[in-house]
Amino acid sequence: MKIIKNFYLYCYYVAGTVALMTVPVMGISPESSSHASSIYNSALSLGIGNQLTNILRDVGEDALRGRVYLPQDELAQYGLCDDDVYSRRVTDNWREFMKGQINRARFYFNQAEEGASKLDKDSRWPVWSSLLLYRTILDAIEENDYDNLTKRAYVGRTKKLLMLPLSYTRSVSMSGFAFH
Ligand SMILES: CC(C)=CCC/C(C)=C/CC/C(C)=C/CC/C(C)=C/COP(=O)(O)OP(=O)(O)O
Repeated sequence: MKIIKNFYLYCYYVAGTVALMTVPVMGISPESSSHASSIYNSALSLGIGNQLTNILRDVGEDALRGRVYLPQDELAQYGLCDDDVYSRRVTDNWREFMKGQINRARFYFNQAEEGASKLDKDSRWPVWSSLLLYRTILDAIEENDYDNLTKRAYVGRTKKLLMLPLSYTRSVSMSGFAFH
């Protein structure tokens, strides 16, 4: 089996590619004056942001199955290795590692925002919803004081429901026409 060493590349293969394929399916707004490449770039960012978040949320349960999807080189930068993940102990090093990864995921979600408003009108609400909902998983990890080793970051039903009108507002208020 080929071991992919680069975390970004892994996320690109498993989610970025899917994100790129969705753009022609969802369509770009005829009102958008942006170059298509910037919209593909935003889509790619959403795929990467989602995948990173998914990996961060599932670290604990993946470890119970004997799996670590986190990159060795980035763990090592914080003095961590696979055994620290399997031990499921939340140390200061772990918290610092997680802060960096959460910032990174937020960076990709922010990049995705611009393109989400330039998709065809009918596609904007579901895309904004998935963006805002998935991003709240990062907040939930923070609220658990970065313990994603023994706790699952959980976003409650009420919060999820409240996200829907918020995403709707975002999807109609930031039209592709107004933003370049
Ligand atoms: C923003 C613009 C311009 C377009 C949108 C582009 C889209 C739709 C991007 C999303 C791409 C995507 C589907 C990414 C994968 C998301 C993800 C983390 C899936 C995880 O799947 P599982 O691993 O099956 O989930 P569970 O761990 O919950 O089972």
